[in-house]
Amino acid sequence: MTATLIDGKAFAANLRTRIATEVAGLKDQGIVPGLAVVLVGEDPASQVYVRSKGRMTREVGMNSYEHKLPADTPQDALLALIDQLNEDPAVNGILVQLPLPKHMDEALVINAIDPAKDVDGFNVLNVGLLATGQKAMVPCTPLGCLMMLRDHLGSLSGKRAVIIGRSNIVGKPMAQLLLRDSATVTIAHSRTDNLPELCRQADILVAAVGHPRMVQGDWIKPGATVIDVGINRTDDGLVGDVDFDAAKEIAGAITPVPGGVGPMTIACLLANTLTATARVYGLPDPEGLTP
Ligand SMILES: Nc1nc(=O)c2c([nH]1)NC[C@@H]1CN(c3ccc(C(=O)N[C@@H](CCC(=O)O)C(=O)O)cc3)C=[N+]21
Repeated sequence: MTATLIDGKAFAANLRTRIATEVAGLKDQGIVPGLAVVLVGEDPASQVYVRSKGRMTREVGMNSYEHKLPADTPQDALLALIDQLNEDPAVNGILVQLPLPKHMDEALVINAIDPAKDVDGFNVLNVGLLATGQKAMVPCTPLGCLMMLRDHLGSLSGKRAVIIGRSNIVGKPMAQLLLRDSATVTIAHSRTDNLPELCRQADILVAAVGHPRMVQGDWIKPGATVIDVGINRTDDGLVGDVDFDAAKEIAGAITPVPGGVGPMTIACLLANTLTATARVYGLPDPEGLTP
């Protein structure tokens, strides 16, 4: 192995320690941040994530409110719950676990969340604020990726970044964040012509397509920094979108799966909840937790 391993698990643990210190400081002022997580349906993977989010929320000293609704919940009932959480001063962050059951309009539900409590950063207002370089709530996965990239590379200015994946959750906000750091950004996707050749030009390669081991070793520029956002459950366990064993011999640095982007996503959810709390009380943004 020649690449440096970017240890997201350790990075996230460190981030949570810093968050816990900030939370303790707020408690001295009588403020306890609260995160509400809403899960509709019984998807086993989603239940695992929600449980681990709840545990880590409590570990950093925040209040965790979990709302589990049956899969056949009418959309109006979910909207009524969101309204109630929007109005609840004990709730500073609201996360509605995606995907939602097919009978629901995901965009409508997400846009019903108070933008100030939208810790996923999926609400159109936050998307627009990020795109125009204003103070926003920033989606957790790209925020975690940005933190790891800055930590490993320092300045991203002038670097060529290729993002594979154009989702609203990862690809598009990742592009916005990298642009803000003056990287030269290309968003590629499953229909991109000559994808391997394009990837070979990338100093920073972010893989967020959802195809197990799609990115081959010879797609990677020697010395490049590779961020693997993929979480694919296969017969040989959890694997990323990058062929890790091949990539680690060529890349300069790479995130593993598991133990890379995933833990950072949850840590950034807590970071966003802390930021949202600070902002409602008119306090300055916590240091180092926002882009
Ligand atoms: N509104 C919303 N916001 C989300 O942020 C959101 C969501 N919906 N729906 C589902 C996805 C998925 N997601 C993950 C978070 C952490 C890990 C994670 O910590 N993974 C561990 C491994 C966990 C395992 O073993 O399964 C790791 O990569 O090391 C994975 C996936 C957040 N999501």
